[in-house]
Amino acid sequence: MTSLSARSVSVDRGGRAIVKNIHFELRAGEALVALGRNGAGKSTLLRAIAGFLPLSGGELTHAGEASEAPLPELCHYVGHADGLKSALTASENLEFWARMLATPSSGESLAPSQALHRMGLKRLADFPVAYLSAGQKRRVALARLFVSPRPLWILDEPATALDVASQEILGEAFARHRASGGMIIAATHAPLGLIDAAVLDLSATDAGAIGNA
Ligand SMILES: Nc1ncnc2c1ncn2[C@@H]1O[C@H](COP(=O)(O)OP(=O)(O)OP(=O)(O)O)[C@@H](O)[C@H]1O
Repeated sequence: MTSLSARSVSVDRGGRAIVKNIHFELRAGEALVALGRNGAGKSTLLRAIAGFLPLSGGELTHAGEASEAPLPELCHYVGHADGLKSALTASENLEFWARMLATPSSGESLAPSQALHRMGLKRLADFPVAYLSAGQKRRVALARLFVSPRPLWILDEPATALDVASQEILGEAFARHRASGGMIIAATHAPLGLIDAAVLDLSATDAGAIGNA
């Protein structure tokens, strides 16, 4: 995928218009950061792009490699919930995600053990997830980004509970993904190190205002 365009995108929840008339254009290697107060609609927009919520208006279009594939198949989505099975080990969770997220997209793909190693979790690979701390669980959840190459990473508050070292690992992963032509859309209240990202501020207006970070 080499580009993603949002044109007049709107999303309703519970009968209310939450996201209204959003426009953005994202090209290979670029990042977009969604900002805004609690309840502004950041998670709603991200979930709609990932295919978990329908659009009530507008359209999302993508072009480039695998453009015939539906957008959700080209995305990694890591939301507020870690999406882990607590009775399974970190390794077993990653093996599940590697099978679940298998994709025809080209790009780097790590074995589950390598993905855990990259997130500094090698020592904990055989621990049941239930025994891990909040930050360690978050690192397992993020390790799924590496087990299957997907061009668009959609990340809702990805740095929540991460210590400084893990935030640095995440920053390196962002840089590597973008250098290989990947795209990132992230919602955050704290800096993510995506300093050259475009910013979509969902707080202020009905129409998402796009500018530079
Ligand atoms: N399942 C739902 N049904 C109805 N309304 C919902 C639902 N989920 C969220 N909302 C409403 O949508 C609005 C936007 O919520 P959303 O989670 O997208 O905000 P956010 O910008 O991500 O907030 P935060 O910074 O707190 O994570 C809120 O007013 C919320 O009450």
